[in-house]
Amino acid sequence: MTAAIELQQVSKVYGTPPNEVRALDEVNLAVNHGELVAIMGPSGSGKSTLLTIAGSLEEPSGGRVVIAGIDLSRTSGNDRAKMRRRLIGYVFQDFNLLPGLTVVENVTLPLELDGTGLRAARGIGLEALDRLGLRDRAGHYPDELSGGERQRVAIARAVVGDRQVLLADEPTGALDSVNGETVMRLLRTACRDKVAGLIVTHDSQLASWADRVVFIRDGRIVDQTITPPGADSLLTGGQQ
Ligand SMILES: Nc1ncnc2c1ncn2[C@@H]1O[C@H](COP(=O)(O)OP(=O)(O)OP(=O)(O)O)[C@@H](O)[C@H]1O
Repeated sequence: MTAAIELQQVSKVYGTPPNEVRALDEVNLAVNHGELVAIMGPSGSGKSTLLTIAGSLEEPSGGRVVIAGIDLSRTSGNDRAKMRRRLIGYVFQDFNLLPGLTVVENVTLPLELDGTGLRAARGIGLEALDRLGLRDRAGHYPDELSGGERQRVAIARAVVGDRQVLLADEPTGALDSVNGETVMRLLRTACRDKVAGLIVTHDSQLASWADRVVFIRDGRIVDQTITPPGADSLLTGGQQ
C-alpha cells in the first residue's frame, strides 16, 4: 500500500555557516491512510519543521516528501499549491479562522478556492459540521464560539472534501483538558478511514490517542511506540 505521507531522508538546514541550524537530520517517516501518528520531543527538536515540510509549506534542504504517491520535488509550485488545497488539511493551535466569515463559510472556503460551486460546497461543509456536532453553529461567527467549538470548526475545515492528510500542530494547546480530549477524539475519528494524521503534541496523555508516537530529538527520530489497540477507548471508558 502507498503511504499517504512519506518522508525519505528528509533534512532541513536553516541559515548559513557558521550560524546554520540543522532542524531535521535525515528523517524517515511513513504514515498510512487511516493512521494517526503523534510527534513528541523537546522544544527546538524539529517537530514543527517536520510538520511544515510534510505539509509542503516549506521545502526540505535534502531528501524527498511523497504525498499520496506524488513526489513533491517533481511537481511545479502551482501543482503543489493545488495539492495543499485538495489533499492536505491543517489545524493550528490558534485555529486560524477568518473572523469576517461565518462558521460554514470558513469550512467551505478551501473548496470554493478549488472551484467547487457555492451550493455544493455549502452542502459538503454542513455535512462536515454535522459530523462534528456544530450544525447549529453554521451561521455564527468565530468570535461567538467557545475555544473548543472554534477548534472543531478548524478540524471540519481540515477534513472537508477529499483530504487525505491531516496535519495538526499542538491542536489542543489553547484548550482545557476536557476540550483537549474532545479534539483528540475527533482527530482520531477523522483519521479512521482514508485520512492520515500527523500531530505535534507535548502531552503524552493526548498522544496516546494516536496509533503510534514518534519521538524526535535534535532533528532525528530517536524512538517510536505503538499504542495498543483499544487504548483510546480505555481513556474514555469506551465512548467514541
Ligand atoms: N525559520 C527559521 N530560521 C532559523 N532557524 C529556525 C527556523 N525555524 C526553526 N528554526 C530552528 O530549527 C530548530 C527546530 O525548530 P522547530 O520549530 O521545528 O522545533 P519544535 O520542536 O517545533 O520546537 P517547539 O516545541 O519549541 O515549538 C530550532 O533550533 C529552531 O530554532
